Amino acid sequence: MEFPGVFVAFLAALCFFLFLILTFYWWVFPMQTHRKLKKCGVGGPIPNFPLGNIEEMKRKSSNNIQSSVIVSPNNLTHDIHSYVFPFFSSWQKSHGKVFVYWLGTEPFLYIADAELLKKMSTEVMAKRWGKPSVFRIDRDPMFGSGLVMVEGNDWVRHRHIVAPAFNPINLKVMGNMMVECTNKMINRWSTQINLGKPEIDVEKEIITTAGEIIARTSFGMKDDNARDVFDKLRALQMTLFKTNRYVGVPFGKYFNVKKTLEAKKLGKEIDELLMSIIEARKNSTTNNNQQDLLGLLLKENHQADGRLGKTLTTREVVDECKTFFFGGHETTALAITWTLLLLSIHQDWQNQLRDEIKQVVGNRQLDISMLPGLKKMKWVMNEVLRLYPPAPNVQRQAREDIKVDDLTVPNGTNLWIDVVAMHHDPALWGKDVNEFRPERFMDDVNGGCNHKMGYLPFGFGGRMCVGRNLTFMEYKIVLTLLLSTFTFKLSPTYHHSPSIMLSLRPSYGLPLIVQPLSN
Ligand code: HEM
Repeated sequence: MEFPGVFVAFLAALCFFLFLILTFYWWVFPMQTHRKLKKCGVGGPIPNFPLGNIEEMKRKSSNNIQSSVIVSPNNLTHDIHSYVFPFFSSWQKSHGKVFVYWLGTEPFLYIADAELLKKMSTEVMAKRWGKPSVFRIDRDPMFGSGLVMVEGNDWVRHRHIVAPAFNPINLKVMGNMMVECTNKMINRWSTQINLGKPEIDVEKEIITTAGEIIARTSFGMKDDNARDVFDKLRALQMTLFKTNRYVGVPFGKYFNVKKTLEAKKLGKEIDELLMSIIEARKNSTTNNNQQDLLGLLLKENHQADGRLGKTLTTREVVDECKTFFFGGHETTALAITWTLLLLSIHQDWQNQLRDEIKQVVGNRQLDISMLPGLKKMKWVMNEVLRLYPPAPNVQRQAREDIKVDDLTVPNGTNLWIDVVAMHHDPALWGKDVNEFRPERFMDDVNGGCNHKMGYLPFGFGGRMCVGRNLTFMEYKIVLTLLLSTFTFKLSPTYHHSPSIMLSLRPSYGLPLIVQPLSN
């Protein structure tokens, strides 16, 4: 069969036109942004099409993995930036604390400069910040249009309805759920110790417990549907983040079609399950006042309807539930995990916290009203979040040109704020920056950092973490119960190798030798 010449010419023109559009979209426009930043004096490594700087990042990371920081407890280092982000650390040496690097065809403005961040944050209101489109698309099965990803007026509407659910008075009722889940874990550990196996992978255990806590505090874990959601959400996270990623590379997700389809399928199943839980809750006459986050969210949603005429759709409530789960359980679990690592090395602090618990709680049953009295525990938490921030970076996308002194950040620029770098910067913290010294937070919420934007474990500005009160409460409850029951020592099998899998975690878990306190 022969095609008429006109048809072939039309097809060729169409292909050429498509090629032009893609070239502009993938390279010419992003390059324009890069050039504008370069004109303002911002340097950076040279990118290649279509991978940007990804190959170099992978190469630098694999060099590091080969020379993993496997050290004994006595000389374990907290100077982790060059280990977890070897590429950023190396580019900082050549290009300073602000430069451009590329994920595929997407340029990112890297920032580890607290002053620049402060100036930008003064220029831009929370609702005028965007989130990098590449991440919104990539993480859609996890967060959908939940609070982490929404922008503009939609963000204002979501935040208005979600935030009240996290106020300390509302959270109080969740304390008992946290105590129950932690006691379940404690019983498990006691059984294991009685069987003569005192070495416990504390990271794995705490992530499971924090997952149970968030599933229960988010959407009531006791029914089987919710348990199913919890298992699927965890599987989705593993599918998305345990594989090699080519985020920002055109068609990057098709490099691993199997995983992409798996994530899509899991995302759909989770949505359907959550949708049915929410509908059942809405229609139930007995469950409407259930005091979990879903109950509070539905209540706020209902009230907002009267006050402002602004509510969340069921679809949006589904996305918020997923956001609570992903945003809430692993970050908190890692804060507790890294704390147990540091307390197992610093026995003096382990004892100091135990003494404080004795003073504040004594032999009484732990009650939420006692938590504010655990002041040293708060310093320890702040110091752990400084040295090992579970959320190691914060991301934004400019939705307008942002002018700061001589620098113009063009509309559409992605920003990557390197929290680990700033938390380990001696220029901000002084010579003892890599030492564990909780007392630096004794009289100063900023821990003696010489710039208020140098300490960002929960982000900054109006988009700061909405769940931090829940974390403070869970952290103190879990740690109080654990320290009142056990002592912790680092196992000789521990390998210190912090790594990034969305959050900052110990690559090989955290094996600790756990003993009952009375021994
Ligand atoms: C140690 C625990 C936690 C850490 C380190 C952490 C860290 C962060 C960070 C860095 C951000 C980004 C802020 C920004 O863009 O400026 C964030 C946002 C957020 N977090 Fe957390 N988080 C924690 C716990 C939680 C919990 C328990 C929840 C909920 C159950 C939660 C829900 C969220 C949500 C919904 C946002 C988006 C807020 C917005 O954009 O308006 N987080 N968190």
